[in-house]
Amino acid sequence: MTPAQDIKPVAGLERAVRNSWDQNNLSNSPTAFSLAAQQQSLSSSFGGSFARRGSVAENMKPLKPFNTEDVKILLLENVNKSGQDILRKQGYQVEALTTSLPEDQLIEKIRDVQVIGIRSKTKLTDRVLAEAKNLLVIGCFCIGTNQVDLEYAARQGIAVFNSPFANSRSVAELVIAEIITLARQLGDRSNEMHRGTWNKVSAKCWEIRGKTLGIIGYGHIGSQLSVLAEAMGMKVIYYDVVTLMAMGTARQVPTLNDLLDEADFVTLHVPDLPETRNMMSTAQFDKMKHGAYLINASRGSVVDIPALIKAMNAGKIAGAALDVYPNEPAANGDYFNGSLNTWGDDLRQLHNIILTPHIGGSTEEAQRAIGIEVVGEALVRYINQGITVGSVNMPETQLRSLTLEEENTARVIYIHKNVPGVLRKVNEILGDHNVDKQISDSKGDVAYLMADISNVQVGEIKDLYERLEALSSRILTRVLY
Ligand SMILES: NC(=O)C1=CN([C@@H]2O[C@H](COP(=O)(O)OP(=O)(O)OC[C@H]3O[C@@H](n4cnc5c(N)ncnc54)[C@H](O)[C@@H]3O)[C@@H](O)[C@H]2O)C=CC1
Ligand SMILES: O=C(O)CCC(=O)C(=O)O
Repeated sequence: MTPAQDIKPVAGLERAVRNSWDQNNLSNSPTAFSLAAQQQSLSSSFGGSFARRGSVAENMKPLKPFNTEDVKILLLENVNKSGQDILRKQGYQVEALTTSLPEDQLIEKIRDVQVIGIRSKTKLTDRVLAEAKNLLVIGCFCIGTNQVDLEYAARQGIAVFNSPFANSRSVAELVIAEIITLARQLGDRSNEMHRGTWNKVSAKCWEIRGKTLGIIGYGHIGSQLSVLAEAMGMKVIYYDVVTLMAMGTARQVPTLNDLLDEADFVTLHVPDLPETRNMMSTAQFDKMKHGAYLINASRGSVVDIPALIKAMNAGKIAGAALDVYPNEPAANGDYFNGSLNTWGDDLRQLHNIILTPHIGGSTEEAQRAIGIEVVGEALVRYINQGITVGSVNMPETQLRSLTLEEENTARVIYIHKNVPGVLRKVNEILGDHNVDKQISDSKGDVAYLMADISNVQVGEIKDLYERLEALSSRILTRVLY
């Protein structure tokens, strides 16, 4: 398709289709084929999970919605270079910062970008997202998405993607290390040696063989941990709100109390939900075995930390490992003190407690895999093709890729309110062309429609776009070609 030189971008449409019909047709761009090439290389180096999200047609026509150099991407919290490299190869403008940002600075920056990449610290609240007028998509370079107001984002037409399991193994390995470290009081012994004290003791130091590990939340991380723990001779029980297949000889128990009654080590692997807030508090610590241990590498909201401090001071809990906290600093530095969390100083005084700065998923392997997965499988495909498979807040939709032969075919993406009568009106507009294929799905208040329409001349795209935008149901319109 040769773009009409006379059609100019319409002011204020940046978030939707800016440059869809602009003069630099991206099919002619030097990076035009890089997506296909990138995806092919990803599918061989990262085969399993890429295949899960769809395969790449060899003859795929690159659909690029913008002049690539106009796409602005802000990456916060030290997103791995693997992801940054893919984005830069696409030709996008990428600004990568190592830290999160305070809300006022975040608002300033987010106004300008089409894509933002974050990890667990950046809070994308409704207040922040209301200012994100150009934003199309959010990439969470982690598992948890509780830091984003997912429903608000969807109602603004902003898709959110994460990496559902690329760091699970790293978390599971950390927990294994912590179980032995707690059982042998290694943190205390090491601290003493650093202070010059030789303290050779065996009292209340244990092997982990034959002990019972209680896993709360038997999802990706919990089940991976189950396998590792059994391999080291532990008995594994787990509690989950869903009935799940046991790995090895692990056993699901019907209630949380059943787990607390039996487990020598209790470890939490649940998401941050209203039901999981403070799910370990005074009553639960009372229920645990005397001298049991607690590990939390899920979210800081899940454990009532003042109650834990009391239980440890009373000798009920013999040790704990915490990787996550209700308040976590936005950057590295001397911030973990009483002014960040009121109980911070009391926590640091305890014996046999391992405190780590939210590093469960912080390994080279995990961060590299997350970078590739979120960028290659989610962000680039969403920006360039509108595919929502893997999105955590939009209905998951996919159309097979257009081929190079389908020259005058455009892909229309229409994100709209999920109300009656929309499809009829949209199809009246699309019906002036040949609708080759179409898919529509909804999630809550928001619906997502994708249609490939053929025999479209570039001069017609603007009209098509404006008619879709004029519908009262419209949240966001994009036309890719
Ligand atoms: N410390 C770190 O660096 C990391 C922390 N995480 C945290 O770990 C959490 C778990 O991760 P995954 O295993 O990948 O999640 P997942 O979604 O695979 O598994 C979570 C499990 O918890 C269960 N669950 C939900 N509510 C529950 C409740 N009230 N009681 C019992 N079980 C409940 C679910 O049914 C599910 O089986 C994430 O949501 C994230 O917050 C994840 C990665 C790294
Ligand atoms: O590595 C991070 O920044 C966050 C890890 C995490 O908590 C997650 O993946 O949910």
